[in-house]
Amino acid sequence: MGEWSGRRAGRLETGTALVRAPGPRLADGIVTHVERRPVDTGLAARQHGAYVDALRAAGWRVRAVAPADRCPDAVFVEDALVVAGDTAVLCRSGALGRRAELEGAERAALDLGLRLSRIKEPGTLDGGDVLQVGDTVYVGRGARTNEEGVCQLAHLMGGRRVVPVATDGTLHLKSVMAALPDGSLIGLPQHVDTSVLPCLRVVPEPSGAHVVRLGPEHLLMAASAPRTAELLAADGWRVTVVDISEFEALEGCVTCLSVLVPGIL
Ligand SMILES: CN(C)C(=N)NCCC[C@H](N)C(=O)O
Repeated sequence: MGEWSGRRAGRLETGTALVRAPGPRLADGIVTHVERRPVDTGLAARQHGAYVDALRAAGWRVRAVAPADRCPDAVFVEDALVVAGDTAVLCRSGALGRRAELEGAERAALDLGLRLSRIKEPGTLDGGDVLQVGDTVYVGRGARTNEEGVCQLAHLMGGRRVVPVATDGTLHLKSVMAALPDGSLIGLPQHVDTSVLPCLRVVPEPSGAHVVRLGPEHLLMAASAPRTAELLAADGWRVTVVDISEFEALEGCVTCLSVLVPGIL
């Protein structure tokens, strides 16, 4: 784990982070936009441990979602569950092979006392397509999330502004776009319909578009985005960096590995 220091001092924010440890079939995870390469599962387990340590060090209570060992991509727990306020929405992936991941996620949401809703057929929605920024929820419409899924989510978001964003050539909206804690957007404009967005600051490398908001001034980013980390640190953000190369080999990123439930319960 590394640090880039900007001028802002980080404050601890408490909340719960749901994570799911990588399973034995991780190396068989789906790849769509990258060429398959071997995944070192031992290294992946260590990288996941360091990711969890970074969440804890930033003040998050970490809870493990029950394993789904038959599902290679279950470690990307963000795709199974969207949490907004006191509601958890169980997703329905556009990838058939990922639909069996929901059981543990449902249990974890109930254990946190969240109200449970679910996306129903014919809707499809992956959590990786849902980017919440204050009162606005941007939802990527593309390979994994369809129009019906966006509409069902909008209905469950209780009055928040839901903005569908057409995506192209990317797995998820959050593969190419992130929000900083001040609400500003960063990312790769060539993959999203920017006409529905406020300005989108272009990042210099693909994984620079992946940011977890650890705290009001604190970001978690991947080691594969050093130029973006440097830029953001120069802007005053505190940036913690983790190496997640084995998850990136499967088109994962820092956001996919957790669901953050802010301390509102
Ligand atoms: C924001 N991103 C990228 C995610 N939330 N999920 C990544 C899932 C990767 C997995 N191999 C798959 O293809 O489903």
